[in-house]
Amino acid sequence: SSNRQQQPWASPPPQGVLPVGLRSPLAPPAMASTTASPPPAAGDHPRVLLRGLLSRETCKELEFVHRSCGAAGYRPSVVSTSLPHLAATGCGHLLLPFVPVRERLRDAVESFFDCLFDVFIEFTGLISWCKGASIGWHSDDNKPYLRQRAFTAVCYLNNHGEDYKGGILQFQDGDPSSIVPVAGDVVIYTADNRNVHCVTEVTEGERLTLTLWFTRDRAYNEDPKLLTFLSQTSLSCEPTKQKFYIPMPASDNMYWFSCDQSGFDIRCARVHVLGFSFHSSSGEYSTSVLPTEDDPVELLGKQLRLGRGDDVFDKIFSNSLHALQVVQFYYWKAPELAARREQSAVGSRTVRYPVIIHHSRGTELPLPCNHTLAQTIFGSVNTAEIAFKWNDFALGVAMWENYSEDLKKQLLTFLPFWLSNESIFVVDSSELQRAEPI
Ligand SMILES: O=C(O)CCC(=O)C(=O)O
Ligand SMILES: [Fe+2]
Repeated sequence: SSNRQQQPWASPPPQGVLPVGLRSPLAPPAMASTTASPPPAAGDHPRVLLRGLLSRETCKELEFVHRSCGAAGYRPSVVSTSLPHLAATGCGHLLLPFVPVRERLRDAVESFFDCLFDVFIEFTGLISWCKGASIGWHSDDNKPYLRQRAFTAVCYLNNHGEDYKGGILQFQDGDPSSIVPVAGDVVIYTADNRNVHCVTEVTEGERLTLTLWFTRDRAYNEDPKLLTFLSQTSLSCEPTKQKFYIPMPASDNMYWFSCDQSGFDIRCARVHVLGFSFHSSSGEYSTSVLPTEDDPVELLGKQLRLGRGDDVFDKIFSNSLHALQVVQFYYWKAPELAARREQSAVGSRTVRYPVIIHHSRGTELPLPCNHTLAQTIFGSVNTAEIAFKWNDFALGVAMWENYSEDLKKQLLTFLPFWLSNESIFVVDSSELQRAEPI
């Protein structure tokens, strides 16, 4: 077709050139539940849809990471969370949920494409395709600086129809020709022009994906770069120091989502669509006494509180990203929290968590956020609302602290193994025991 971008043919893998025995037989990992297409050698358009490769829980956890940490994307109407961004914003520990997923996807790629050579991960990122986002016909290696890309894996984290409209992946030739995203499904394909594809416009809601690109060129391996980042940002922290897992915002412009000559701060928008607002950390001062000479957006990097309706929660968060992460964690765990509440209510009737709520007005931070636009972009298509309870929220805060502390401890345990292997991988418990001093 006319708009297809002609690209030089990417050289096919050198079949049978490298000695086999060096690699494990590449047994497909956990692919029992998947429906594989015919073997790749059979097609001119090597690709496969693996159904249900990621569990619902993994999808939810990655969604939590993305909605808490995402920044403005590389294209309009896109929000993205790359691994270097996580490391740079004090969230290196949030790389952990990606580690087993990256391993499974690389195994799936190596096994499906019969790779007899090393395959490295070039890029791992969570991407939101918001209302208006789309991409025309292309192959994933179609720019001079993308030539190193050999394979693509796109994991769908939420559902077409339920969570958003539009956003169908279409291939120009071969089968499957179009993919309607279902949470947990993964499509893998060669990044060359045997798989020219496009994504139709998202017309409503937010389409969430985890996208990985693979390369045969060791120079583009993302692991050594991530490890340098992680050792700079995470090894310097004191595990004994309190709250060493608090996120640190990147520069404010990275959170600015612009759209139709308007826009909003992603952090404000995300809390707003869930019914929260940012309030000053000091209960006394009102909007009129907030420092006017400051750029109000700068307040997002300072201590603040969370409000909801007329209530202000009595906890001071270190910054807006900290508050946002707790809010997103609460929504991830809300069903579990509500179930716990009901169970404890049966047992002891009056279980109370220490929640103090100020009933004060006028302390909402004067932030530049187009709420109507934010609602259009990030508002949920799903109307099923969870009944909000401050007590659940307070328990959520404590659970978030435990969750973060656990991950941070794991990161500090794994990092020496990763650094000595120059690679990020699942460290199994036997390895950890072996390393323990006798
Ligand atoms: O999200 C998808 O389904 C495909 C994305 C894509 O084509 C790309 O990011 O290059
Ligand atoms: Fe693509």
